[in-house]
Amino acid sequence: MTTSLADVAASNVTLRAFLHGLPGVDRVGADQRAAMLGTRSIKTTAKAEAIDLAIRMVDLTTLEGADTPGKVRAMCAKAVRPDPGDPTVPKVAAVCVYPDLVAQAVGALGGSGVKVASVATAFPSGRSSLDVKIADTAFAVAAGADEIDMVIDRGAFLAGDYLKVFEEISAIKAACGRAGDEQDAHLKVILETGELSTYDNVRRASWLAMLAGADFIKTSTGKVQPAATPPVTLVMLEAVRDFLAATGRKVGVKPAGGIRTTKDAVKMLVLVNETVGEGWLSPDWFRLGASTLLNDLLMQRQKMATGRYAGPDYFTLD
Ligand SMILES: O=C[C@H](O)COP(=O)(O)O
Repeated sequence: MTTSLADVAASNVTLRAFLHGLPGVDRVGADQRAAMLGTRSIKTTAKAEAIDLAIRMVDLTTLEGADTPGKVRAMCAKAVRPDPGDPTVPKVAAVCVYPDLVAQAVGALGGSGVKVASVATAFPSGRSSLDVKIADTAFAVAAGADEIDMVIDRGAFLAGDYLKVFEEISAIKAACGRAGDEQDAHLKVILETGELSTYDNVRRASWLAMLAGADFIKTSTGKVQPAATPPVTLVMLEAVRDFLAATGRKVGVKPAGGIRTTKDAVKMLVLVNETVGEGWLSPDWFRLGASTLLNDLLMQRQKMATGRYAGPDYFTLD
């Protein structure tokens, strides 16, 4: 890396030189390492702790055109008290909704400590003008969103217009700001890795997002396959580890899309532990974006406590 980080975004030429100067990802090696870590078994006590940690890391998500205020209120109740019959079950980290439902979520969660995340920037395609994306973000922030999950312009990225992507992320980061002492909304940048074709591109997009100010990098919208695969998550974890070493700034990671089972979630936690270490094993630095994972975590938790499954009907629908 010959370009100083401060000068990287001076032009598309410097940005391109920097991103293409990053070490290439060994695809076979990344696939094998993720597969190998996925076979690790963990002790029963560690598994019980892992389930509770995974619950605390969930961004409980509904992102459907048919979402209603009632559905969001029910999801918020579940976020705060995932199992009404067991007060020892921890709260999830956040709920994730479309911008027009942020106010409903804020009202339903008030004071619970569960954050409200909202997708913005013409989610999921990201195809609109920058003005519209800024307005979309500002609307969600004004409604009380604690976190904004933006999508990058994959068209610009794949066309090699990295500066456009950088400037857009920087502009959305600015739109996450709040006046006075109020805390700014945290920015999660969705790479939509299923559309980026190569692990090299995933590494480049991760660095691009972090250089532009991302607080978190997120794999996917949940609308494109493949979504949060273990090797893609591994590549992104390596990127945040290397970014911290190069800049001193720590960035979080959120795999999202297709994480449905406790086994999937535990595999992710093993990846985190083995790649970036315990410092990321907290909801402040690692989230699991998922619409249907929570019920499986609750079922496995109950199975570990009582020795039997309660059955899917026992828990409210995700
Ligand atoms: O951000 C989270 C994703 O939209 C959830 O995807 P999922 O429905 O596959 O869990």
